[in-house]
Amino acid sequence: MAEKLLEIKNLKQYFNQGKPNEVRAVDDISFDIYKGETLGLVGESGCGKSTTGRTIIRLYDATDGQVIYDGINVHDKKSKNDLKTFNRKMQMIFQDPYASLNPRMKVLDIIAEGLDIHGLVKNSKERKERVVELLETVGLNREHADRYAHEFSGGQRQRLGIARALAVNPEFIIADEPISALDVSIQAQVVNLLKELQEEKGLTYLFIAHDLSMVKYISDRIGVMYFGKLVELAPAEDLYNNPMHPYTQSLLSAIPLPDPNYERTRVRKSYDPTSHNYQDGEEIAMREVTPGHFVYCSEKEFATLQAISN
Ligand SMILES: Nc1ncnc2c1ncn2[C@@H]1O[C@H](COP(=O)(O)OP(=O)(O)OP(=O)(O)O)[C@@H](O)[C@H]1O
Repeated sequence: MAEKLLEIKNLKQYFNQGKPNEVRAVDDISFDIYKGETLGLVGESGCGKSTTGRTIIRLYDATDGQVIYDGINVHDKKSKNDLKTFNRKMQMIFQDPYASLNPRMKVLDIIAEGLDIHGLVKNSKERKERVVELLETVGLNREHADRYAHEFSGGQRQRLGIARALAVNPEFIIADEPISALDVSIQAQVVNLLKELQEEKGLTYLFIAHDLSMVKYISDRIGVMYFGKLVELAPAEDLYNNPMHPYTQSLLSAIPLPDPNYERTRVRKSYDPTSHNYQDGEEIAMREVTPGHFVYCSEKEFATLQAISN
């Protein structure tokens, strides 16, 4: 079994906590990511995917819970001395490559920023050569170093975003909807580039997206989020062939979710998806129904799902 690289334990991210406009963007989720794998995270707009990624990488302080990366408890003040390492090892690629690239800086300086921050180059010659190497890695070239981000197409900008992330030799990349803003043909190029880089450099990815087919293509395992909860987590093929949570089923069949009280499946008569509560008050949690296939369900449903699956 591959080594566990990232552990998310009971992570919560509430905005405006305790106020009438409180949003439980991430509501007590737990999962692990293993070295070298790609975990896809899907779910409809507003379900908490980006907030999960942003909290993992410490753009937000966690409301509660733990993010443990390679032994570093990243939201714990006691880990202060290890955060520089964490900040280098974990990088993020954003949905809108243009908004995330400073329009006033040349590509050379955008990509070299991380090299400078982490003291990874000795002089300007080495700095330029490293940037050129990175540009070539993502399918661009030396001439591009002296241009500005607005001079590039959407796909090229995303390549710049990837080059910037790679500059500091990361181990783990959170790709937050990296292809959503791109044309379909360009989406495939960027996904293939990410796959190649993973093989070459042994990277680990958290790949956040709406598009299920692309997520299936790139991911080893897929997690499904719904109203801030992780409702299902399974190997990609297994999730597609045997979705067990009604929300995953509705996503895969492209059928809109029915009224919360609708009896969607035999095993979920009492589930209220808007409150994440069972009307009969049963405790619900992520339970492993078949090896590696986790479903957010009650004890009673768990038994039924297991019986159906065997
Ligand atoms: N800074 C913030 N302050 C208050 N609420 C926020 C903030 N950021 C996100 N939210 C809310 O948290 C919830 C989750 O948002 P998030 O962006 O994580 O969802 P998402 O699944 O990534 O959506 P999308 O696919 O549209 O990017 C939403 O209800 C959103 O409005």
